[in-house]
This record gives sequence, structure tokens and C-alpha cells, in this order.
Amino acid sequence: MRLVHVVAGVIRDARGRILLARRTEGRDLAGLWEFPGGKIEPGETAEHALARELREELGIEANVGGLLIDVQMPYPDKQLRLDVYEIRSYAGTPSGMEGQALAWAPPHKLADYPMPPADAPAVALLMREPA
Ligand SMILES: Nc1nc2c([nH]c(=O)n2[C@H]2C[C@H](O)[C@@H](COP(=O)(O)OP(=O)(O)OP(=O)(O)O)O2)c(=O)[nH]1
Repeated sequence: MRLVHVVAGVIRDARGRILLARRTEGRDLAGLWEFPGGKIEPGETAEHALARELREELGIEANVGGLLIDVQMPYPDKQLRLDVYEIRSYAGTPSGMEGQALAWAPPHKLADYPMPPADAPAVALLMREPA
């Protein structure tokens, strides 16, 4: 099955809340919340791809930090590899450039947001952070 390599970012505000974006209708996993990001294009590094996706989706210039976790998971149509990076800092105010809803979730409330199965390990890590 085809391998799809996706990068996503943990973006925090000054209060430590984490930014989630809601997948829009007509895409797979529509309605679920995700860490903003997307697929790596041929020839891109993971960091470059993530900065590009965050520019396109949120209108911010992100400084991509370290890898939080990488997960591989079979989906019905593909084998997904999801690499979740910390975003060290960013310029601009995130907005849903593609009409997607955004939410700032305190780490201990991440479980309230339905997310794709590949996100579960990252969510478990983030929820362990002290409030
Ligand atoms: N950005 C992001 N994608 C995630 C997360 N968790 C997760 O399973 N995914 C999946 C959903 C999609 O199958 C894939 C990301 O693809 P995408 O958002 O770039 O592509 P898409 O669905 O718009 O495009 P397409 O497959 O319809 O061409 O990764 C996450 O936390 N963030």
C-alpha cells in the first residue's frame, strides 16, 4: 500500500494551549481535529514542508523545532507516517486560510477533541505535561 508521509506541528500560545484545526468536508477524516500540517512533497525536507504547510494553512511563519514523535499507522487507503514536530516560535496570527475552524486546546483537554487514530500517541504524550 502507498506510504504517505505527513508532518504536523504543535503550536502553542502564550498560555500553553495547543492549536488544532478541523478537517473540512470532502476530505478523508472530515470533521476530526488535527495538528496543522500536511504531506511532504518530493525533494522537501520535513522542516521545509511543515513551514510551507503552516504558511499555506494558517498564514504564519513558523520556526520548526524538534521531533516530538513519529508514528506509522495503516489507514484504509494508505500507510500513514505522521511526524509531529514542536513549533519553537512563529510570526503572525494563525487563521484558517482554507476555511477550517481552529481551536486552542489546553493540553489536559486534548481528549475532548476527536482526532485521527495516528494522533493518539502524540496526544498521550502532550496530555502528560503538567497543567
Ligand atoms: N495535518 C495532519 N494530518 C493528519 C493528522 N493525523 C492524521 O491522521 N493525518 C492524516 C490525514 C490525511 O490523511 C493526511 C494529511 O493529508 P493532507 O491534509 O495533506 O491531505 P488531504 O487530506 O487534504 O489530501 P488528499 O489526501 O485528499 O489529497 O494525514 C494530523 O494531526 N495532522
